[in-house]
Amino acid sequence: MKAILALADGRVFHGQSIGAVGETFGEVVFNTSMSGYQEILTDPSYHGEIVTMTYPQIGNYGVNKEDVESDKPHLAGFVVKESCEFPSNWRSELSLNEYLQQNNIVGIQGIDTRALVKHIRDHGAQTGVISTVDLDVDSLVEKARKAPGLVGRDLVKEVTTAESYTWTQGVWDLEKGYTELVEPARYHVVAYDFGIKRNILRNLVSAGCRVTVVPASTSASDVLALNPDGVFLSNGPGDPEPITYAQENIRQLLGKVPLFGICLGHQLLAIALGGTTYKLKFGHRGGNQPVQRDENKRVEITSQNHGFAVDAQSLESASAISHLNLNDNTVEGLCHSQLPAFSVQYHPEASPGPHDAHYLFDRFISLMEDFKKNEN
Ligand SMILES: NC(=O)CC[C@H](N)C(=O)O
Repeated sequence: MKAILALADGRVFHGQSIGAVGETFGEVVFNTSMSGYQEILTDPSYHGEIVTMTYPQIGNYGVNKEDVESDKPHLAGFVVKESCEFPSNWRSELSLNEYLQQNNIVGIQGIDTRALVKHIRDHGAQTGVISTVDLDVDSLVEKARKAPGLVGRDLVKEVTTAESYTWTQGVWDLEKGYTELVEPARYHVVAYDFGIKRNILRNLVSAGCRVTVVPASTSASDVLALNPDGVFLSNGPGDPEPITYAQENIRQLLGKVPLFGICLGHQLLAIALGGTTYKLKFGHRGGNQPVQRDENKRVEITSQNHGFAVDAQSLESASAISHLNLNDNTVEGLCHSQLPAFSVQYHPEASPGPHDAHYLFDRFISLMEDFKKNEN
């Protein structure tokens, strides 16, 4: 079946349908990871985005029930050069195409993804539409132009949990599968769910934490009433600026409890500290972004997925920039000089990607430990 991808600036790609039949809108972005497509599909941070994979064949190791970052795929649409029809892996249960169909995700294959990525790099990420039902190019470009962009929208409320819950699953072990929390847990962490990835929760559990996940709008006083040793600020979709309720809650928590933020959580912490964010031309999405840690000048290769960034000029001196992206010198991490709060723009939990930055979970543990000691 035919499918068309049309961008708001008029660029059009003709290909074949994969996944569900229908029409979908979103910001068209690209991810350079060679594997990990299942984790990318189920990362709630991609809500509202049509994701293009630059690796030419996607789906070759199939899909299973375990490698998921949330309960379902969240992205708005999926673009690949070639979707593999015959996956080969002992853990595979479904093909990529079947998985997309079952989860009602509209996708397109057979287009020149290199040309699409070059176009996005030159002209910027922008709204697009994939359709299998309307094949009129002019009508599709018009629809893409009229569709809402990411800026100014609260997408967090569309992906956050409705109820709080306790998380006890730890990281994956090749022999045992997912591990479980070893009781008694050393720390209690309350995690704000702005669109949280499960591998962050698993890493917290494996570091010795019992985790209570709470809805994005939970007040600071309700969080403190749970008596946490630390509060985690999660990743999540869209623009951080309109998420004012989270910024206010973070402001109230600052100094009262150790804080650790990842990605959207980092951006929200920066805003709570008086900073501002802006939209990058085409974002950082992939598993090979070089980041330099100011403390020891060491470089770590990181997993990233973000379209917005913290403006370095907007930060007060109290919130020191702890990490920088070596490709474009954008802010990749913050560390408050007096208060127990730090954050990174990238993903130490990988899933998918390298594990160079795993030490950040240990840093959160030390911060909670020191805070506890100073309190007593
Ligand atoms: N992974 C994330 O948390 C992404 C943060 C934010 N939505 C951005 O695109 O910049």
